[in-house]
Amino acid sequence: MQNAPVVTIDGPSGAGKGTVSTLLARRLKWHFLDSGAIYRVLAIASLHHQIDPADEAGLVPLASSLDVSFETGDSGTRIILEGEDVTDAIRTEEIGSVASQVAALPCVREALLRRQRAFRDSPGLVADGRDMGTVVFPQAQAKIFLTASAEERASRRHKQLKEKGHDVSITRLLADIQARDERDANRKVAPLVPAEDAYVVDSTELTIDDVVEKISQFVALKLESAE
Ligand SMILES: Nc1ncnc2c1ncn2[C@@H]1O[C@H](COP(=O)(O)OP(=O)(O)O)[C@@H](O)[C@H]1O
Ligand SMILES: Nc1ccn([C@@H]2O[C@H](COP(=O)(O)OP(=O)(O)O)[C@@H](O)[C@H]2O)c(=O)n1
Repeated sequence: MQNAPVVTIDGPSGAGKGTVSTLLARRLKWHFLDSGAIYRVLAIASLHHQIDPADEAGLVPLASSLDVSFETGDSGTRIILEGEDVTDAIRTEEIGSVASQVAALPCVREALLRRQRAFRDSPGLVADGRDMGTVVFPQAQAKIFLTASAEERASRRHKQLKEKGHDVSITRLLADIQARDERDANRKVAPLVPAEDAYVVDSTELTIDDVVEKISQFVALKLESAE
């Protein structure tokens, strides 16, 4: 349903968007869009098809016809690309970096717009990304910009990767995060900036529960006033 309510959560890598959006969507019993996963899937598809991440003309047809599905079951959402389960493979820092390169190309972003907007359905959608409130869903009922210091985000990513058995150096992670922040914030199209009407939440000193609580209260107020 194209007029279903939308809550957008944008911000830099490691701010907690994915965690908080998932919890909020579960609380509201709404749909969830992980737009970063779409850019990550495109990144892995470009590697499979040997298309250079800077080759805009080569990437647009791939983005337009991307054969990807999100299959939600009891154990979470599995992401299937061209018949292959890429749920875990898209989560590496290397794929995150290629994703931010393909995401800087204007025609690639344009080619993925319709696919992202199709996630809007009743009873509502929680959308997680960089430009959800500024470009993809500018009419969203509630917009949040979730951030944290680069050091805290690198430390969270380090812990998360360690739990998955990858021991990456924290110095390297911080450098990767800063490079990605720089590319995301300075690109010409849909740069990472808070929407004018976004509620900015700095999660550096907050627990996940604190953040979910803060955002839930803001969303409830916004949804009430939109009624
Ligand atoms: N407020 C918080 N305090 C501590 N750790 C957090 C907080 N928010 C998220 N995390 C952890 O940080 C890591 C990155 O969170 P994630 O939701 O993937 O961020 P993003 O989607 O913004 O990149 C996860 O391991 C998550 O559990
Ligand atoms: N709406 C979005 C979502 C992601 N992206 C790009 O895709 C990359 C990967 O997104 P992600 O949300 O999975 O990244 P993390 O925040 O989880 O590290 C980001 O670095 C952005 O460059 C984007 O440009 N626009």
